[in-house]
Order: sequence, then structure tokens, then C-alpha cells
Amino acid sequence: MTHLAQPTASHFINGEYVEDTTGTPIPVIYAATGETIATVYAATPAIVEKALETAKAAQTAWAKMTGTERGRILRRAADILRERNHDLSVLETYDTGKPLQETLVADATSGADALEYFGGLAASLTGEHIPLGEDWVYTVREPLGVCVGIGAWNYPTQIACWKGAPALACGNAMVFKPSETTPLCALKVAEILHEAGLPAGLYNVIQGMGEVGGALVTDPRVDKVSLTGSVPTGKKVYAAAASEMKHVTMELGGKSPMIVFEDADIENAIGGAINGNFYSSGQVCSNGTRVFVHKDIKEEFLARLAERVSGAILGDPQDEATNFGPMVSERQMDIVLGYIEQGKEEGARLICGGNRVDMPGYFVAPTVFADVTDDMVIAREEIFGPVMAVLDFEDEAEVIARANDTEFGLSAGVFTRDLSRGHRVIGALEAGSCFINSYNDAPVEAPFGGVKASGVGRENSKEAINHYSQVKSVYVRMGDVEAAF
Ligand SMILES: NC(=O)c1ccc[n+]([C@@H]2O[C@H](COP(=O)([O-])OP(=O)(O)OC[C@H]3O[C@@H](n4cnc5c(N)ncnc54)[C@H](O)[C@@H]3O)[C@@H](O)[C@H]2O)c1
Ligand SMILES: C[N+](C)(C)CC=O
Repeated sequence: MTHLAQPTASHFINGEYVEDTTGTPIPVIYAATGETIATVYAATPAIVEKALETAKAAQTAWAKMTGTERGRILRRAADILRERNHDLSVLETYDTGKPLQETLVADATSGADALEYFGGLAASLTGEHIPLGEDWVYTVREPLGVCVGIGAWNYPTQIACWKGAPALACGNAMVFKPSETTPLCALKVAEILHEAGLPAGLYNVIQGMGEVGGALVTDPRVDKVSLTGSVPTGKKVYAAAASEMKHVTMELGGKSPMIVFEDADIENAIGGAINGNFYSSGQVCSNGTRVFVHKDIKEEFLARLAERVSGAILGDPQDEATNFGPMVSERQMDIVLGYIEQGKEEGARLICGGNRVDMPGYFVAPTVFADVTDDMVIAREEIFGPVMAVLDFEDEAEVIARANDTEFGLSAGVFTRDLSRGHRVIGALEAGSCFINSYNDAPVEAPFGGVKASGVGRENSKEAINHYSQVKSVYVRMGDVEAAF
């Protein structure tokens, strides 16, 4: 019997589903059971060619439409996403294993927000007039052309929309390659965009592993590459794109600090630490996985934290009562369990969790280590699972220096009732997406992205427009041209 997650076909190109079973089969495995629920096929060179040719051909006419017309289509797509939120959330849960309780509020909804926001901005994308005496300069905001989006597996619907919405609003075409681990949701985004009236060829989805991503990145017809993925992949893709000076956005990994001062509202800080470590079972790029807690409140923090973590409900992710799901794959589970063993060997104090859960699927118990030191591997490397490292500190200058002592710079959070200190400390932290008395809020109105090895460019907000368009300046002389000879 065909599982309801099985898509119509593997790829969506030129406004329709396209199949080519000669590509490498990619099984889609439901992380809560280990069963194969769908199969898609990696794009062959012919499929890659068709997607790029189609995108290139469709983009010129799209760019000539008014922003109002483009925006209307994106906003219609946002409405359809919201109307179908339940079905899309069920699919997201099959694709990723994340609990339905989360996907109902975080995935298609945040994708719809992006489509609505950039749909609303499309009509206001203008240049400026710069008077220069009798002469003047005007600027024109132009699309880049064909953009490639490459996704990670933790937020497949959101990533497909966060890249597609600003690209399309600016008049570009997109070829999107989802993660091979979660190939399903982006196909629905493409289907809905076309149902909303998007002309054929402007948003194409093709499947595949890194080689397909690599073929897209190096193709001369591609003008921009936006990757969400790990730092090692980011370095490769950035280098490949640099050979032809392509525009890039790099949304990469992190090992972000969350600092809890002694005057913090401790329950709020614990709530922030739980959201910033255990939401999506810890598979969130911006997570505050190094939780620095002032030594005076550390033991109280740990005791209350352990009590609250015991409230995690592990189970069937399609059951709305479940609030903690499995790792996306067996491979990711093994990576996370390997880090947990390393934490134990390094001498960190295990407060809770620390094991695979004895149930079907790839569940790792929410894990907290205390007495973690800066040099431990679990404090230095991105784990991308439910593993919180709690470190203690004594004073502000010391904790800022330690928080910044990392190659990453995606996010940072501070909990304190002293707002002067909150702003001062956030100002000194090397991170792109920061929080005061909160953690991991990512509304579409706020720029999102990292500094240092965590990334280049920003998604969301008006900032994203700068990364999907370029400015042409035109000098207009009103008088005669003066020349030396
Ligand atoms: N900053 C953000 O917004 C953000 C959001 C989500 C996830 N992430 C990061 O993503 C990582 C987890 O996701 P992942 O395991 O899927 O990452 P990954 O780097 O393994 O893969 C990401 C994507 O890149 C593709 N890819 C791999 N090699 C490639 C190559 N040489 N050329 C082109 N494409 C290639 C993969 O097929 C996949 O689609 C974590 O590090 C996490 O922090 C970042
Ligand atoms: C962008 N965000 C934080 C919602 C998901 C990243 O993994």
C-alpha cells in the first residue's frame, strides 16, 4: 500500500511533477518508526538541465511583471499554506519526525509568513533619485536572475519558503534542492505556489545529494546560491560559488552561548534554555547549547531544569500530546549518542538523559551536562541534538570572552533583570541573531543569520531583499559632455 507521504513524483519542474526513476533512489524514512514511507529519485543530469533551462527561460517575463502582480501571487500562496496547515504539518512530521504539536505552529505557518511578508514588500522595491545639481542619478533595483536554494533537513517547509519568497518577490527564478533526508515538503511548496498562479518554471524542486547541489552551484546560468547547512558544506559551496563570483547567502551551524546572570528570572531562563536546546529535539541551528549560568544560582538552575525536563512527552510525533520527537535519522542519532559518550568520558556531570530511549525510532533523551568546561568537545562542536552543556561563570567580562571563544557566531542570548547589562553584553557578543530575556524567536520581520563561520548574509526582513537583488545606478547628464580633446 502506498503511504500518504509518497509524492506524485520526485521533482517539480516547469509547473508540473516530473519523474525520472533512473536517478539514485532516496528512501524517506519516518524517524519515529524507522519505516520507509516514500521513495524519491535523485536528479539525473537531464533533470538538472531541465530545471535550470526552465528557470532561466521563465525569469525574464517574471521580472517584467509589476511588484504588485508578483506580490499578489505570493500572498495567495501564503493563504493556501495557512488553509492547508494541518495536512502540511502532518507531512512535515513524516518528513522530519518533529512532533505535530510543533509543526502545526512553526513550519507551514512560518513559511506562509515569509510569503506574505515578501509578497507585501514586492510592490515597494524601488530605486532612488539622487540630485547632482543639474544632473542626477537614479538607481534601479534589479533581480539577480536564477537563484539556487539548498536546504537542510530540520525545517524543510520553512527553508523552502524563506529562500523562495524573497527570491520571487525580487523577480528571480529559483531551483531548490531540499535535503536528501527530508525531500517531501518543498514539493508541496512548489505545488502551492503554482496553484496560487506562479507562472511555470519560476520555482522548481529537484532532489538529490550533495552532487546535485554541487552541479547547481557551479552551473554558469546560476547567479546566486543560498545554502542552509553545516559549516563544512558551507565552506565548499562558498568556494565553488566564488569561482564565478556568484552571490551567496550562507545559513550555517552554531554553538551559541546563552548567559544567565544571577539576577535573572530563573524560570524564564530555564524556559529559554529548554526552547533553545530541546525544541525540535535540539535540531535547530541557532540553539543556545552553551548555557553559562552564574555560579551563585547554578545548582538551583540545574535542579529546576531537571524537574522541568522530566515533563518531556516522548511518543508518536503524530499524536498532538507528544512534545519531544526523535532525531531525524539513525545517522544523526548515532552522531548525537557519540557526543554524549564523549561528554561522559570528558568528565562532565550528567544531570538527566544521556541515552537512547528504549522505544521504536531514533529517540535520544533530552540530556543536560553540568560542570562543562570550555575545552570539552561537547562545548566546542555543534552537536545538533538534544544535548545542553551548562558551564558556570563568575563575572561579566569573563563570560563575554568565553562566549566569544568559538569559530561560530550564529546566535546569543542573555537573561538578566538589569536591562543595561543585557544590552551591554549583547553588544559585546559576536553573533548575528540575539535575544534578551528570550531565546530562538525568529519572526519574518527580523533579520536572521550569523557572523564568523556561521554564515554570510541574512534571511528574512528587508535585509533579505539586498541579498536577492542588485542595484544599477544611472548617471543622467542634462548638459553637454566636456572632454579633454
Ligand atoms: N543558519 C541556519 O539558518 C540553519 C538552519 C538550519 C540548519 N542549519 C545547519 O544545517 C546543519 C544540519 O543540516 P544538514 O546535516 O542537512 O547539513 P549539510 O551541510 O550536511 O547539508 C545541507 C545541504 O547541502 C547539500 N550539500 C552537501 N554537500 C554539498 C555540496 N558539496 N554542494 C552543494 N550542496 C551540498 C546537502 O545535500 C543538503 O541539501 C547544521 O549544521 C545546522 O546548524 C543552519
Ligand atoms: C531558523 N530557525 C531558527 C527557525 C531554524 C534553524 O534551524
